[in-house]
Amino acid sequence: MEQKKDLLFSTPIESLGDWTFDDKVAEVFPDMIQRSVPGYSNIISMIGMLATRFVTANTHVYDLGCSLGAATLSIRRNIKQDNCMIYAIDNSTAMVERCQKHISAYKAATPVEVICADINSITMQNASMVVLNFTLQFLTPDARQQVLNKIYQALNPNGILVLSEKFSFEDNMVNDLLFDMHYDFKRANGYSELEISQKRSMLENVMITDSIETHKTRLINAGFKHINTWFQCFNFGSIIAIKK
Ligand SMILES: C[S@@+](CC[C@H](N)C(=O)[O-])C[C@H]1O[C@@H](n2cnc3c(N)ncnc32)[C@H](O)[C@@H]1O
Ligand SMILES: O=C(O)C(=O)C[C@]1(C(=O)O)C=C[C@@H](O)C=C1
Repeated sequence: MEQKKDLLFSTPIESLGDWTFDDKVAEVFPDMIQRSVPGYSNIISMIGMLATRFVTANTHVYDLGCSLGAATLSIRRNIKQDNCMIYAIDNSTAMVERCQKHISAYKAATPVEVICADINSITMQNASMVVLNFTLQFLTPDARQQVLNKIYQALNPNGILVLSEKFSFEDNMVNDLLFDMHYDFKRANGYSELEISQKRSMLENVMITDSIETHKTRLINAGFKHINTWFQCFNFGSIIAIKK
């Protein structure tokens, strides 16, 4: 994947609007997400390992909010079963266009359909694996339960949902510490105070974080009974939910 450096917020921006996944963001996204999300590349590799274990023959995989297709590519490399289909879905045209190029650049047995759509209005079925890798946090809080309900209904028995998110924490001291550690992580990756604060204010109204407890409650409400956090680094992490 291309690795153009993220310098989008390195100079003062006069009027900071709300965050969008536009062309400028899509262009630098691999560098941005790598330098912004602790554990991102581990999560991507391990989604591939989960695909080996959970994706069964003749089923569908859904990568919801696929951006440039990093999780899709990892899954596709690791599927060992025949006649599977991966649907990579995102509502940003800038992301989807680039994603299609990345997917087409490599040959593999499992086909991928890249779709530009809002995950609130898609239909899914016959799924052995669904991935929400840092996507649910961009849906309105009301829409989150609906999407999780739909995923549970679409999953076959023994199917898995991987839900990665930026978390908030109910204990204020822990919350402040883990958010500060994340800012230290960004500084260590070369982001300046200006870059950190401009991006933070753009994300403020758009990316609303939930606690792990809130995520678990929603997953239980959707029908899942087997739920656990499998990865966490500071205030970022990933939960698995398995349908039995
Ligand atoms: C942080 S990125 C996801 C990163 C990606 N999953 C990965 O592993 O590299 C969030 C993505 O969700 C997409 N997104 C946000 N809301 C969406 C929605 N309602 N429907 C579809 N995609 C959405 C954004 O366009 C963006 O590409
Ligand atoms: O919280 C932050 O500072 C982030 O940069 C997080 C985050 C995310 O979790 O999606 C936000 C936007 C970009 O997509 C990359 C990372």
